Amino acid sequence: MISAPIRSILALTAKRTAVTSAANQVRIVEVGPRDGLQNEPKLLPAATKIELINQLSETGLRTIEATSFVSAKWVPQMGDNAEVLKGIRKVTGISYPVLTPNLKGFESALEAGAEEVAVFGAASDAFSLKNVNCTAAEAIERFKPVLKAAQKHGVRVRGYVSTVVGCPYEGAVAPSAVVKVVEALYQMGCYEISLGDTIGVGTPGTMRRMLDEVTKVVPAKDLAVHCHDTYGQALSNILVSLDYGIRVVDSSVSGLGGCPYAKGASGNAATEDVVYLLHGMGLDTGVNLDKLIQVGRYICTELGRTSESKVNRAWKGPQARVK
Ligand SMILES: CC(C)(COP(=O)([O-])OP(=O)([O-])OC[C@H]1O[C@@H](n2cnc3c(N)ncnc32)[C@H](O)[C@@H]1OP(=O)([O-])[O-])[C@@H](O)C(=O)NCCC(=O)NCCSC(=O)C[C@@](C)(O)CC(=O)[O-]
Repeated sequence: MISAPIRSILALTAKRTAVTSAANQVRIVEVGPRDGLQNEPKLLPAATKIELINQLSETGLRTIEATSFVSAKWVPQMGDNAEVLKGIRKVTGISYPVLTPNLKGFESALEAGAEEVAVFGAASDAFSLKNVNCTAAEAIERFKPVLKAAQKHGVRVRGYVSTVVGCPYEGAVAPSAVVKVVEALYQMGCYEISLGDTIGVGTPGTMRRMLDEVTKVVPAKDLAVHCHDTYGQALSNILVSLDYGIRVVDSSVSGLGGCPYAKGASGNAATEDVVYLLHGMGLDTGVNLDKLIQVGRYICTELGRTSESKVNRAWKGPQARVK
């Protein structure tokens, strides 16, 4: 029989272990099939996108953004959204969110079987106007009916905020502008807010100034970072976000990606590089890096391009990694 004091010590130890293990776990949101492909000029067949998502589902990733229900006139590559979402093999325990800019997009996504969606706002009006044809504040108004309908249908909603440190049209973005949109999306009911450095201009300095303010209104546990790598700062910026307690990182297999309405922006942080970094730090992502490398090579072959992931290009198998 275990005495009461020992029981309480064991309970405390278990609690500490739980806290430690949560702090050691990072969830990767794989955005390759959506963000990674939306900017590709050559239209890929839906079957290739489905194969990509099915392969990603075998790597240990728990969130794979599948497509977006936007206008095909605006983003032709996403015109096969329903076919892709209906065609993938959905694995239990994996979420396949899709982007929905308005109620029309939400209704189409629901019809195609979406169980999680994401609304996407921006901290700068100029980018918002180019991206979704309305100001940042008007975009928030469009999200209200989406959140209401999502709640009715038990669909989870993630919120994106783009241009959190810089805008391709307005330049530097003030943290106060970011806070306004982050707060609005969070209060509206988004379960997680992803902070997008859309054009990859952020540095650890500008990320810190932004995160200092944002973490005052939303706890780090409900934040994610979405870092493009245009200026080669994505991994450094992700490291900074870990310091703030953020444990959700968006990335794209082989560093594919970019927003069609943010000219010059390169791809996201490559998932292979992010996983290599995190595992090297002793953090757990649940991702099998070797399998992920093969998926990166598959999609790069299909696109006829070289991987943007340095880890993928260097990879000679798990045994070759320097401990
Ligand atoms: C938002 C709209 C639709 C507004 O576009 P609009 O032209 O202002 O819309 P509208 O309401 O005036 O309607 C015009 C037409 O679009 C149709 N329409 C209206 N809504 C939809 C819909 N959901 N799906 C399909 N069709 C739609 C609507 O039915 C109508 O059709 P018509 O009568 O002319 O035949 C448009 O601007 C659009 O599709 N933009 C695409 C934006 C986009 O996908 N950008 C890339 C993703 S965001 C991103 O990459 C950043 C992120 C998330 O990764 C984070 C980061 O890096 O920062």
